[in-house]
Amino acid sequence: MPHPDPQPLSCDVAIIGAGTAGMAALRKLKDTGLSLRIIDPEFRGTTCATTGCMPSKLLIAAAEAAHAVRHAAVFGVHAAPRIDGVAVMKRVRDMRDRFASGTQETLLDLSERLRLKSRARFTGPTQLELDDGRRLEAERIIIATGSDPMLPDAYKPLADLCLTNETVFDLPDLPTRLAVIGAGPIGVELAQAFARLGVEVALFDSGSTVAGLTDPAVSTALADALRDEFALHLDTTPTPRRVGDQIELTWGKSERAQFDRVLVATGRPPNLTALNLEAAGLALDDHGTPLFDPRTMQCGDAPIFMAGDANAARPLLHEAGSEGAIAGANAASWPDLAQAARMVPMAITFTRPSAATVGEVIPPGRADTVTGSADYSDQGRAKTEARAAGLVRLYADRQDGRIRGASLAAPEGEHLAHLLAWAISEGMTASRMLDLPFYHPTVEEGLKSALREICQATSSPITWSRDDGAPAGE
Ligand SMILES: Cc1cc2nc3c(=O)[nH]c(=O)nc-3n(C[C@H](O)[C@H](O)[C@H](O)COP(=O)(O)OP(=O)(O)OC[C@H]3O[C@@H](n4cnc5c(N)ncnc54)[C@H](O)[C@@H]3O)c2cc1C
Ligand SMILES: NC(=O)c1ccc[n+]([C@@H]2O[C@H](COP(=O)([O-])OP(=O)(O)OC[C@H]3O[C@@H](n4cnc5c(N)ncnc54)[C@H](O)[C@@H]3O)[C@@H](O)[C@H]2O)c1
Repeated sequence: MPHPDPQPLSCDVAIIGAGTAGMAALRKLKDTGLSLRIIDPEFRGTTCATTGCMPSKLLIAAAEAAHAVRHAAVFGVHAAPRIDGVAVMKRVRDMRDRFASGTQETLLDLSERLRLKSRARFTGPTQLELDDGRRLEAERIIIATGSDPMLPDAYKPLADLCLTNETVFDLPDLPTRLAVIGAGPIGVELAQAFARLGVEVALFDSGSTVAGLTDPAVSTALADALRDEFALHLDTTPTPRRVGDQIELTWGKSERAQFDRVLVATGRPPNLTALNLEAAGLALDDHGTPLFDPRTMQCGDAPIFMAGDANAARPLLHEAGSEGAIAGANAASWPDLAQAARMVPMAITFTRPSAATVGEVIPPGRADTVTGSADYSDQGRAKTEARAAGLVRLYADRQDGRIRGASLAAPEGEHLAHLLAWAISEGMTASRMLDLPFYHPTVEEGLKSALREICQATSSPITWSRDDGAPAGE
């Protein structure tokens, strides 16, 4: 319905999207004296808290409890889990709502003048139109509209039987049979969690790797571990059709199966279509995403900045926060811009074993790189806990053994990833890392074999006072 006031609103900086990136931008801007507006159609809290990181980790936590009970017999402890699906989903929602209410309260604390509850679209480089007809003239604009799940065409006519991350956590009970399409981070995390909670799961991906791992050996190590728990079909694009209130998938030569629901996790493209970016006059890439400078977050030389999933570069929570801060600080100082030193890239998938990529993932055969490997299917501490599986690959500079990146699927992989990201940030060589203390017996000391391999390949010294033998079960 058109708004009664035809007079355009105006401000110094408009932020489109009140998620993690938009709110981080607002924090940088709020004490600058600039007039601000933040626009969002819902102000429902961040994706992370409502339908992303937190509910998925809550489901994974329930799954781990079930898994621990089911596998206790290996330690001589006998028990069988009785899984109350209604209670599992209720805890996910109750805790999710508590996390979400924290982010909602921050939004409610914003003054009425600051908040514009509406969807924004560009009508000019610095002009926005809101979906209630109001117009807003802003000297500088930050786009922080996030990303949305997409349904491939084949699933659109079956949308009522499909789930995405927006709906899956609202299931009142666990399904009996669930197909998951897409083995990226969302697909593998949720497929394993549902399988551990007793759901019959089949996971399909048209590609050949899992969890976004581009190192084939590491992806295979994770895929092998996942296959122990549920059916995983790579290089497979099934064809769906409705059969009563079920979805039937067919694939391969003549394989078929019916499922109660299909969880579609085939990617989350940036949420840009409603923005009418053509009117902003920005240069766009082949996917229609504005070209931007990742060190300033500025789009071309326009007074427009982009942060978070909206720019599709690093669609992760800590990066959305950091990009929002960079965009906010630079929108404040525009036209003077500061170049931010970006963090070492790190992406973790919370499967068990957990998967991660850190820094540069360097394909095999590059003359300037050496690779060191650590086999976690034979790692001491992991074996004591009956969870030995996985592989770590470290990529290092051939000249001096400086660690440049890592791919891994390993127990406690999320912690190993942090250790490696910090070492890479500090410019450490394999030799330097081996000079630092590794406690015994830990999952961390498993990295030593990969580091020694790099030292050997680069003729780097291991400090004379360090023992280069491996203790039992390293
Ligand atoms: C299931 C799942 C699990 C995840 N797990 C993890 C994890 O474990 N770790 C991790 O690092 N990352 C994880 N992520 C990714 C992480 O959630 C996102 O990277 C992060 O939430 C992105 O924040 P954002 O600010 O860019 O977007 P959002 O928080 O989505 O905010 C975008 C905002 O823009 C608003 N908006 C959209 N269009 C318009 C418009 N035209 N006008 C006005 N407002 C608009 C929306 O309403 C929304 O409030 C996960 C994601 C999912 C889906
Ligand atoms: N732990 C985490 O940090 C975490 C967890 C979940 C999500 N996320 C973020 O959310 C983003 C989106 O995750 P996602 O897993 O939905 O997307 P994704 O793009 O990472 O993975 C999608 C997968 O679906 C496959 N695919 C695409 N179309 C298909 C089709 N028609 N049939 C079968 N397979 C198909 C692709 O090959 C790919 O492996 C990620 O990039 C990540 O940044 C992060």
